[in-house]
Amino acid sequence: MNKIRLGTRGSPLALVQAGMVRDALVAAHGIQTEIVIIRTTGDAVQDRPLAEIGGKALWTKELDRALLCGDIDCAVHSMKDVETIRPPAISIAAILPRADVRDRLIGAPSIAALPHGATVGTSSPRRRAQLLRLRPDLTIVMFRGNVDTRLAKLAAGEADATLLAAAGLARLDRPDVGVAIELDVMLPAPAQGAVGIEARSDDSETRALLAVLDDAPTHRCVLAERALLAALHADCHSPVAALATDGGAIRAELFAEDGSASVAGSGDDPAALASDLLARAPDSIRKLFAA
Ligand SMILES: NCc1[nH]cc(CCC(=O)O)c1CC(=O)O
Repeated sequence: MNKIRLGTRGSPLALVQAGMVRDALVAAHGIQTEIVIIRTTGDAVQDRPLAEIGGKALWTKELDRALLCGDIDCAVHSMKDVETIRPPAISIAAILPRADVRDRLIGAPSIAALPHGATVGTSSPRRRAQLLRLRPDLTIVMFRGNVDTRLAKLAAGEADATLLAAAGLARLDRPDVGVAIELDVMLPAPAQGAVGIEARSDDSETRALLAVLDDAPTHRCVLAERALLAALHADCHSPVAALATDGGAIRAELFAEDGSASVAGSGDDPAALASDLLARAPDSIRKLFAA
């Protein structure tokens, strides 16, 4: 193989992440790379809640298709946007070292400091539920679009504050925007802060080239967090927060959609933790995770 084609979405963040993979491949192998931008349904529809436009696989479907039909050799993803259940013909070939996993609050010095009844822009069911759990007085307004779009909406006064992943802000050279929310206040989305590269399962040549980029501790943590999602029958639109550490411990919290209830726990085994959480969850939460 003399050139590797990297498929990516076209958002500024996706392009930076694809550039990170390209740079790592060039450094490791001196191999030629070509970045191929694939437009996804999620990119095309910016003005409606994700659940309304079919919900599932909005960011990955077109990349999967391009990968499976051989238009690209691998696909670069924010792992938190990758569907829980993947086609057997596609494998995670490598996960880059994880960045700061936390969310950042932009618009106020802390969640507690938001004025009574403040509006917070987010389209994430997890962030919405976590915010309402802490501050039932808040009004959550839909904020979609890429990081710059959301910051522009905030600047235009469409909300008093918003939450964004620290990892994305840092990759877009805005590491100091807002304040980090500590993990004991708000756990992140499963796989937040991790960039993964998928390849065709039967393409051993590409998989071997990519394996060199893999960060084993990050890979183990992301797989543990994804195993928890699988055991919960959950996906990236579910109100679930989870974080594994390299020691093997997973911390997780499930929320009712309106933040009226939550259940938290920790453990080493994703399936056992999922059962434990669901066993202790009220109906308002358990109904969201029905098989
Ligand atoms: N759903 C959008 C998305 N997917 C990944 C990131 C951030 C980068 C990462 O978590 O690796 C973001 C933006 C955000 O949540 O602020």
